[in-house]
Amino acid sequence: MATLAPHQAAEFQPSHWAERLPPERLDHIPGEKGWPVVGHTFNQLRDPHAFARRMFETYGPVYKVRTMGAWHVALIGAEANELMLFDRAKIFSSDQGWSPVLHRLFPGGLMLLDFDHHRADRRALSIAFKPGPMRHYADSLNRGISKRVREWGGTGGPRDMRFYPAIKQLTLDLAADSFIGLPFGPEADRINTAFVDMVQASIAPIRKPLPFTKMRKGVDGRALLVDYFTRETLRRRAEGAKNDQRQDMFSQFATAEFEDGSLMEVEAVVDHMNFLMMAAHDTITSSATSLVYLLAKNPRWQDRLREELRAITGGSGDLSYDDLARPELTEMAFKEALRMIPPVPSIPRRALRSFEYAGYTVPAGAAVGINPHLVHHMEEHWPDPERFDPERFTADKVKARHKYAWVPFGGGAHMCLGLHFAYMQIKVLMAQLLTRYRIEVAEGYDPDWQAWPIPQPKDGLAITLCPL
Ligand code: HEM
Repeated sequence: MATLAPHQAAEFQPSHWAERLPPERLDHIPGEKGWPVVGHTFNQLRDPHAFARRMFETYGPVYKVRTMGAWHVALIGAEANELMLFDRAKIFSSDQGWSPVLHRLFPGGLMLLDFDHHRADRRALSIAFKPGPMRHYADSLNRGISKRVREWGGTGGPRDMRFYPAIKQLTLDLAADSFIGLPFGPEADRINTAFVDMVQASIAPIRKPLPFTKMRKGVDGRALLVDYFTRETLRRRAEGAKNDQRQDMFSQFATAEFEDGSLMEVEAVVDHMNFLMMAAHDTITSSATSLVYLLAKNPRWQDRLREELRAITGGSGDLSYDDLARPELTEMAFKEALRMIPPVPSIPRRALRSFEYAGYTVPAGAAVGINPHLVHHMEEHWPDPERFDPERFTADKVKARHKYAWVPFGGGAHMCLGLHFAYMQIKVLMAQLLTRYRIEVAEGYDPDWQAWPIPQPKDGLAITLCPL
């Protein structure tokens, strides 16, 4: 069990993510340095899951590795997930964990705030996920998804398609509608392009905005979005009193209030909006793709979900807000897809104070991280872990398992703010898809997945939609 280590006067006290812990402070932690300069960066990028498993099997639940120019300490296990995510003793900074990747393009987002500041902003933003606005998003999701899903099927017989790019585009279009209140059209396209450029830049290997690089495009995309959201925040605030009909997420954010009734700074609204779109987009795209893939590979389960969704929607495929809790098998299947292929396979933090875990004292200043993907595949929690089995998520089985053995949405103070939105979009999508088509993949099809930072099938996922 983890405990806080006794305070040491000479602890390294990081106040900014760019300050480095002297490497000798980690001398007592087992692990590998890798190649000169690059460390294990390329080995880890080539196959992050195999790499993590080998390190865990070689060194145990606490190991260090040098990647991306710095030492990182991995904490493996359901207990480590609980320690870091629940963070009872406020040891871990999310800001200093995520900033190396996200600070340039997504500064000020919730994951880049800590403790009191984070709590106040998160509370204000939660207004956008209350039943009123959620009901509005449900309508817009049903509208947008049913139209596009019909188009995917065409007019004739079976239709081959690449699912990943199609759901990515649909998710972007839906976000413009429910997140910003923009109808499909040229303005939504302009915003979407700028946004996609930002997301691609956030994981680009060249981190400086040099001409013609992805980072340059991303920085330009950010400038466009900052300008747009700033103007729109002011406009929607001015309209607020007259027009309380606007239920899109951005209008909710623009008029969100702190506990004392004050409004957020305009810059903060803009940063939160940019960040939220990023947090929502590739995660939903990735998990919708893995669920479709797993259902195509497991037709018996696909039939069970279809039956359930037909009964609930009366065969129409429209899943109303009031019926969202009813498709229990669909929810279990989604949870199983999130277990097998979690969209956020690893989660970083920085230790602000030293702590103990599994017999090691990890010093203040260490860059630490948990590995949901590895824990989601541990035999001790998940017998036969490579088998798709939604029955793992019956109420009894969930109760019998370690609460932090399944953490696709994280946990504790930074737990995914949009998880109910994600469940909603996936259930509406499944209702529209499965009541219209049988989803098939070729015999023996086993696509290669890019595992990191957010999983996606390299070939876009080749499926066939067969009209029912
Ligand atoms: C299947 C889909 C999704 C998955 C797997 C997912 C996963 C996660 C995870 C693991 C975190 C926590 C990261 C950490 O602790 O460092 C997180 C945070 C967050 N997510 Fe999601 N997410 C999904 C969809 C969404 C959607 C649809 C939205 C918005 C509508 C959203 C908004 C956020 C926000 C704002 C945070 C930051 C919360 C905070 O720091 O307080 N996510 N998400």
